Amino acid sequence: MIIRKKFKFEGAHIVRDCSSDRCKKSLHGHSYVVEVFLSSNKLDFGHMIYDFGLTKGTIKDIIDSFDHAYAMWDKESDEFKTFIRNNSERYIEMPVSPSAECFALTLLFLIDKTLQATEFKNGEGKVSVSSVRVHETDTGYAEAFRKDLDWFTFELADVTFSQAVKDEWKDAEMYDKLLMYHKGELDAKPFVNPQVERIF
Ligand SMILES: Nc1nc2c(c(=O)[nH]1)N=C([C@H](O)[C@H](O)COP(=O)(O)OP(=O)(O)OP(=O)(O)O)CN2
Repeated sequence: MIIRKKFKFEGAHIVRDCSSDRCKKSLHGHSYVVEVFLSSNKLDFGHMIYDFGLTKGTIKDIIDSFDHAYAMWDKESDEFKTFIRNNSERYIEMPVSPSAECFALTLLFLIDKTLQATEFKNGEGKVSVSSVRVHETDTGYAEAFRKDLDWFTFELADVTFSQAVKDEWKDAEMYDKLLMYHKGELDAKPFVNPQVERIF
């Protein structure tokens, strides 16, 4: 069984080296719609795959990082990167070009790492992200599936968020904790879902 939760962000980018002139030569933005599809092998105590409300914590903060932010490929020139860093508070530096495809892959990768670092508290099964669909416009979207991570070789440390982005997270240390957990430097999972008082 699969559930789907929708998120939105307003983001800016340039997609270098693509065929569309407007897209590769000019900074522009989109109202992105992100659909996150989660699956599991069983229902939790509330008879859900994963409570939609729980996606509004770390997962939402990861996606919302891209809101009113410039998504920048780290291959950009030093001059361009310095300009963005000095003139725009909210930006993310990524090891891939910010196409719809790479947004979908990056978000799938980050949400997967986040779920692995989350302690579930309501009898959930093996909850995992099965795909992420990123709508760049009304007419075009890209969807990344878990198997696509095979040709996606970057590490968590390769994605960096500006301080202004981090400052708006519920926990400004969230990404550091994620990095530490996946490096084996934390004994316990850093993200703990709320305890649920059950009637049945
Ligand atoms: N496979 C992809 N193709 C394109 C991407 C992409 O991420 N993946 N991105 C772009 C541009 O960012 C562009 O802004 C969107 O292109 P397009 O769909 O052509 O936008 P339009 O609004 O012009 O499309 P309509 O057909 O008018 O809806 C380009 N390609």
